[in-house]
Amino acid sequence: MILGVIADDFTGATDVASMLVRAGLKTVQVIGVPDGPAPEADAVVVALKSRTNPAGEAVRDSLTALDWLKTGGARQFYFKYCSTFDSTAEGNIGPVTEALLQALGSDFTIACPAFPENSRTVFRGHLFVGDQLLSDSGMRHHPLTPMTDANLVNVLQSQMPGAVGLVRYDTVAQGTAALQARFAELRAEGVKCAVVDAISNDDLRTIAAACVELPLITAGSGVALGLPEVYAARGWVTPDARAAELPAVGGAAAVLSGSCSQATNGQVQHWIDAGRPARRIDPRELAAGRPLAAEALAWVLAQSEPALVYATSNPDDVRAVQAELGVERAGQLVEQCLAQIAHGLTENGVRRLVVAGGETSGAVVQALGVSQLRIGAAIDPGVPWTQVEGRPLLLALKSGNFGTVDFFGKALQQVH
Ligand SMILES: Nc1ncnc2c1ncn2[C@@H]1O[C@H](COP(=O)(O)OP(=O)(O)OP(=O)(O)O)[C@@H](O)[C@H]1O
Ligand SMILES: O=C(O)[C@@H](O)C(=O)CO
Repeated sequence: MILGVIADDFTGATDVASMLVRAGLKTVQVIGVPDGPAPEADAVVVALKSRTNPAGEAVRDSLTALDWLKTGGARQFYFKYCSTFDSTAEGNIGPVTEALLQALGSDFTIACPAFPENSRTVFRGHLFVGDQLLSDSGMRHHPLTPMTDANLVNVLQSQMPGAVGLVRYDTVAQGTAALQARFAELRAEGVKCAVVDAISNDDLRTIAAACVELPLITAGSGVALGLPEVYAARGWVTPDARAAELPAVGGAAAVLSGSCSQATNGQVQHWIDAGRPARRIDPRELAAGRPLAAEALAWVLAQSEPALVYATSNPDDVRAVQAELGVERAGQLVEQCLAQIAHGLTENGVRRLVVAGGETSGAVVQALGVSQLRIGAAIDPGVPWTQVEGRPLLLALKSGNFGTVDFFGKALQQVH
């Protein structure tokens, strides 16, 4: 293994794995830290569910993943977080970065959530989602990690005691050598983590090349797109053009959505507007004890075509539900319900399942007892089909904000 990746959520893990696979790196994704040894691959991605945990737990889980990846022989490590830098007030990006640096005996890394293909760019340390600052985007309403400051230097500095610096676009544009020289300067000044500007895939490639000697990279999935080329140039890997092939599995298909992002709201509406079968889960009814999972499962199985079950709702409704039930309880009720439905569906012949939302995907994957995923071709940037290792079951785990408006239908058309 060359690269060991620690991802803070499940969809984020498939996102970064997809980046590596598309450039021909043999990549395996594991769910949580396995008991056994690391699988044979160029890159192994450990999918954690640590984004919204208390910081201490996130640190502990990340260090356990690091130890396991170290034992597997990884030369470089990558902490993958969200391209919208999703964090709670306590972290977890800062505390996990500090802990990983310390465990690796290193004193410097970068932070770069940029993912230009999905319109996430970083300029002068500020994160943009499309034409809006992060803090003006739909992320300000996120149910678990509302992002209200677009200045990543500030956000990260508030999460870690070590100094946070900035590498401006002007330096990135000058290329790898200039970037490395700037890293050396910042390091000499005692900066532990430098936020790096990036607005294009070329910038991400420059950054990947400049980071090749760093023990740890922290980033969204974007920087990973440049790593296979850098590793191949050093003779560490031989890219494989067939790295993304998956088998056909047959069987029925369904869609489950627990994401409340703007993109997912659009995708759910598009599915409904197309007259396709859809059924809503109301968290208040779940809290009142109504057996919605069993009802929805029976309803999906009775449909003659793929159906959608969704808890997806608009920001006002989500806020109202959270005020009534509490943020955590509302989230858990929905996650458990969708996970239960997923389990019932796969027990009843569903073999292609699209799941929207990172936390939701985490709950579903856990309920299905999935331990390892093979990564297939991307449906949209950052969202590949995956196959549950050793089982005729394909999963598309969609990050909340990703995918075109017709994503659900498009995904189902792509695999058979
Ligand atoms: N109607 C609702 N009211 C309140 N909470 C909801 C509702 N629907 C879903 N949720 C919860 O909101 C959270 C959504 O998080 P999730 O990570 O699944 O989606 P996302 O944040 O859009 O995706 P990603 O993490 O990939 O960006 C989950 O905990 C889910 O259970
Ligand atoms: O980076 C992203 O935006 C996604 O992979 C993700 O982490 C969403 O949960």
